Amino acid sequence: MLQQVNGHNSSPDAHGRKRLREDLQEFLGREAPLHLLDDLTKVNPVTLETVLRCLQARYMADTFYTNAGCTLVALNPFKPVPQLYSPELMREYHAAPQPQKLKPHIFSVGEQTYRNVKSLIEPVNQSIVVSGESGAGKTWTSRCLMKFYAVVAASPTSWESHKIAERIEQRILNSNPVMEAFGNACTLRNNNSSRFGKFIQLQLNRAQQMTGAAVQTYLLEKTRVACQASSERNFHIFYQICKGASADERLQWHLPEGAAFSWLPNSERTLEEDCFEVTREAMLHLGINTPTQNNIFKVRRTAVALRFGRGDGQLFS
Ligand SMILES: Nc1ncnc2c1ncn2[C@@H]1O[C@H](COP(=O)(O)OP(=O)(O)OP(=O)(O)O)[C@@H](O)[C@H]1O
Repeated sequence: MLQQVNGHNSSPDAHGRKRLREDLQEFLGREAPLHLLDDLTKVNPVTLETVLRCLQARYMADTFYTNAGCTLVALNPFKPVPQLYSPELMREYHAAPQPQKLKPHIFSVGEQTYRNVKSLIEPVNQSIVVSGESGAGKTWTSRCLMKFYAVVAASPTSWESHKIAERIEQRILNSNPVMEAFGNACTLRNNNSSRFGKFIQLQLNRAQQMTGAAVQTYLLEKTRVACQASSERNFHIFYQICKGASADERLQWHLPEGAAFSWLPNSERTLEEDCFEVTREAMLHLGINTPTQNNIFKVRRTAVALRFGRGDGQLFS
């Protein structure tokens, strides 16, 4: 609710409305381009229109991050912007004397949080809340943060500890494809929508090096296994298995080539998330060996679920 505009009380009288309109016009007609406003707290008057116009101008100028005080607003570019996430840029934010003075970026949030842990005499846990509607870019942002910490929170001196740190980083990053295979699905709004909530904990030692991670998941949308809205799909893993299993595995898992399953709609759509190999490789890096993986994939319940969902309602022998 708008309470104050340029120091004037925004009472709904005619005079107040006139002043607000004038302020709005002055703001929108000013010479300084809107896309240069890197903090929404500088937008004045604060109205839905001025905030959206500012974000729109920044989006048009390929500027996808804007501060709003101590909050960062991230716009989904819906296109690859590799230069925005390069290791060089991560190091620049990490090395900056005052990262908050650099352009708004998720790395700036990551670095400030990292420094908050570092600068305290007794380390205190720090949290970053990533929120937004479906498709806004939460998963992407969390992945960026994990990659950022994998780079900045790993600079041990000895070669041996460097190798250990590298293994931990790889494991942390490899948890993403596995979690996404089992917990993400293609929806109307997002081809790779997380159908669960997660709390990711990154653990640092006293030297602020990453020593491990824990992921707690909750509220998995289990009903999706048996019931999907039209134009949506089941969890990625089912399509990965059906599309990527070898002839031997098909035999073991009772999955005939080309069989159609009513619980796996829209399987003719090919998504980059359909790659079984990526999931298997990531599981291997997480320490889940091939026999254990096979046990997971042939889990009776999975097979039974798929079989019951066969178009004609018949079970395979
Ligand atoms: N910063 C970015 N740069 C490039 N592409 C992005 C970025 N953020 C998001 N995307 C694209 O938008 C898609 C949707 O983003 P993401 O899966 O992170 O949304 P989400 O908020 O986690 O959605 P959900 O709540 O449905 O899981 C991504 O698959 C990616 O293609």
